[in-house]
Amino acid sequence: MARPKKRLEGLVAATITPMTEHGEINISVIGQYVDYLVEEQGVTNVFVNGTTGEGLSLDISERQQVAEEWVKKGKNKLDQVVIHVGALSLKDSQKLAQHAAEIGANGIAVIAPFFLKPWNKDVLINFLKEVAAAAPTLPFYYYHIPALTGVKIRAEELLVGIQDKIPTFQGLKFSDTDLLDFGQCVDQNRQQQFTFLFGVDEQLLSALAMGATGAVGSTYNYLGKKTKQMLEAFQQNDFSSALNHQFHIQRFINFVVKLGFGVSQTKAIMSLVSGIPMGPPRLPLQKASREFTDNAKAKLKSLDFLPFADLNSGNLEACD
Ligand SMILES: CC(=O)N[C@H](C=O)[C@@H](O)[C@H](O)[C@H](O)CO
Ligand SMILES: CC(=O)C(=O)O
Repeated sequence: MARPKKRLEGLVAATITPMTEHGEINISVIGQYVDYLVEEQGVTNVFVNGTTGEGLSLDISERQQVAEEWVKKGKNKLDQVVIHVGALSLKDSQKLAQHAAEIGANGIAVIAPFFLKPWNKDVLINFLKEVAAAAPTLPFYYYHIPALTGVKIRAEELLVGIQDKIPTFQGLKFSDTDLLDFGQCVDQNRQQQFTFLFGVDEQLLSALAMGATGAVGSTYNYLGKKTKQMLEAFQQNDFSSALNHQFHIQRFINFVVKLGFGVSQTKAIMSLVSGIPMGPPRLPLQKASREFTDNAKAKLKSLDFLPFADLNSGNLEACD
């Protein structure tokens, strides 16, 4: 049974796919991006080509190039590079899974197909199984994100007996706010040593209390260091400090959510904070507005989330 040498733990940054002003993928900055995550944020795991990475908006060749560059540049720097290989076409998904194995990625993850949808747990497992089988040496994660896929099959039900069908099944990336479902995934699988990665950054502390073993999220790109402080406080049973950290993070996320927050805004914020040009998103997404970026920047400053005031003011290319 394929198992990672080391379990995937702690924070995993859901990577942005950098793009040029003309909308082409810009893999030339990924080396710099790796160094930023490791050195400035202390984040050493990445989740590539997912929601934040606009994975479903890239073509197969672009997804492969991006994945390859993360593995290449992450060598000896990152602990784990997990590639999201979900697609509407089973064939595409299998191609990407096989490619992820060939390039030496540490795992693959798959969302439920979201146009013609699986209507029950068994059908979904059959789909996932066919993808997993294309990369029989790689740990497999199911990426549960019902709000975006529209596939609302409960994760807890999906996990029942899943390793009999998918021997490489390693865990779950749970991007939903249903903590009953999440808690029961953990509770019913205590013997399995599964990896439970939570994906709603503003609620991570609640999920840690429910048994999350790690977290994948967009905000760990630029709030990784801060979130690690929360994880450390939690591990030391200092719940009051952990809660203060979570509230501090929530103040920022709550602020941007009210302005309208998604992948485009994440690209703009990350360009601003890291100084690495992430570029605009691809259609159907639209660039974040200048107004959004100015407001987000002021909030980051007032919450003390910007290491150097105005250092990166030349990097607002992601805005209008
Ligand atoms: C829908 C979506 O993109 N979710 C991200 C990952 O699962 C999160 O990291 C959110 O961006 C974050 O929790 C802010 O709401
Ligand atoms: C946030 C997340 O996990 C993703 O971008 O896929």
